[in-house]
Amino acid sequence: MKNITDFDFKGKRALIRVDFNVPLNDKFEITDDTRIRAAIPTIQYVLDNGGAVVLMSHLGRPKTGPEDRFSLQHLVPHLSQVFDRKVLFGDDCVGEQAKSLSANLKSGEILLLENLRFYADETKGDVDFAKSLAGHGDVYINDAFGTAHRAHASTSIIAQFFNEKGCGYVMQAELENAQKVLDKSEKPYTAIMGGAKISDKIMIIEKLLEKVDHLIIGGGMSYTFFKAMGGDIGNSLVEEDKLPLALELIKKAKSLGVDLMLPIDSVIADAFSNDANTDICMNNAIPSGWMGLDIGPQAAEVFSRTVRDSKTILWNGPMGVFEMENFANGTKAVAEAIVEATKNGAFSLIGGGDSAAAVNQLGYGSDVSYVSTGGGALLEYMEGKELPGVVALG
Ligand SMILES: Nc1ncnc2c1ncn2[C@@H]1O[C@H](COP(=O)(O)OP(=O)(O)O)[C@@H](O)[C@H]1O
Ligand SMILES: O=C(OP(=O)(O)O)[C@H](O)COP(=O)(O)O
Repeated sequence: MKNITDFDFKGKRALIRVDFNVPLNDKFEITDDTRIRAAIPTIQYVLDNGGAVVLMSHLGRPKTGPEDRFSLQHLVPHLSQVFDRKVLFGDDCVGEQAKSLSANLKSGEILLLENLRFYADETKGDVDFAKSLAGHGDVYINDAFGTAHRAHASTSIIAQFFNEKGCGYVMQAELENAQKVLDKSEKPYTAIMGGAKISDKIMIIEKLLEKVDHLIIGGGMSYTFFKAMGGDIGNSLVEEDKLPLALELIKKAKSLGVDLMLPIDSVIADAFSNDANTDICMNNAIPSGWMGLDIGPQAAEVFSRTVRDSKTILWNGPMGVFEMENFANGTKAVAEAIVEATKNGAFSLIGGGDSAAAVNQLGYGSDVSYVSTGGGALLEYMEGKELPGVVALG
């Protein structure tokens, strides 16, 4: 696979697929710009080497065409500031106005196209749509690692229309760091899984069991396991259809000799709010009307001890609703243990939008080995799956 330094951008337009799927607040301000900052070196390289840049991305999961809250226009002021120049905006990624802007783009200029997912053809991987997009550039660069597990028009199908195609710095660094863990995971190897996307992640647990020594399961996904074992979980997050799979995973861990660790206790609340009444409770006996929103102090202690003694650490998914101060302690404790282990020589890889946000919010972004811009993409890669966005560049 070629990378960005293999091309001469002088007088050419680089069409760069980035993952600018960033969180916005209700005023459409960016609350975490990690993915934008990550893409700077790739964009800057093209500009410094005499090229023009056309950026394309998705934002969120719009279902029915254009919607203001998913418009990439909201990112233009921030991008203009970051690159210290006016960033042009194509208000329809395949419309006449966008085509005219990209056709007349001069060296040193940046054009951002509107959300690709305003067209269902993007996620369908439509060939004609991909061909229209391809018209915006002379060289195709994919730097959207976070979306590389999707076989979409802009991430994979489009590549066939270019002789010159390759990856950007983000994609390259992500693959190298993930590969480090795949190739040489020094033991003890601990994977920590949490968060809320249970069905997205429960499948990877099975794969991870074949590689890790300890598998810590916290956050929203842990309650599915307790319920599967017959515990009372009150109103905690659960995916009923995954109960048999949870039991199977517990059995598989046992047979492989993997230490599958579930939180002993939880911080429970009587409402999904930072102002709710709270209590500490054993995890198999959560009263009805209450829900587990963070791992409890005992669990935090046990998990931290295991993490501190590990040499390879993979973390995806917070231990609780860390966005609310009263339920952030578990995530904080685990993050601190990861930082300590890293200081003692462990390799720590953190993935997932919310996990990365938690680490950055705590100020630990540079105290871990690598913070990935991908969640699902990283997990699929760690599972051993080929990523369509990478395959297309081959
Ligand atoms: N016990 C819990 N109950 C409900 N939501 C939870 C719980 N623990 C964590 N969460 C939520 O999970 C979300 C992150 O989940 P997820 O998207 O799976 O992680 P990531 O983005 O790191 O892959 C956070 O918004 C967090 O508030
Ligand atoms: O945020 C993303 O993935 P993530 O939630 O797994 O980190 C990517 O932008 C992919 O988005 P998608 O899961 O809507 O295809």
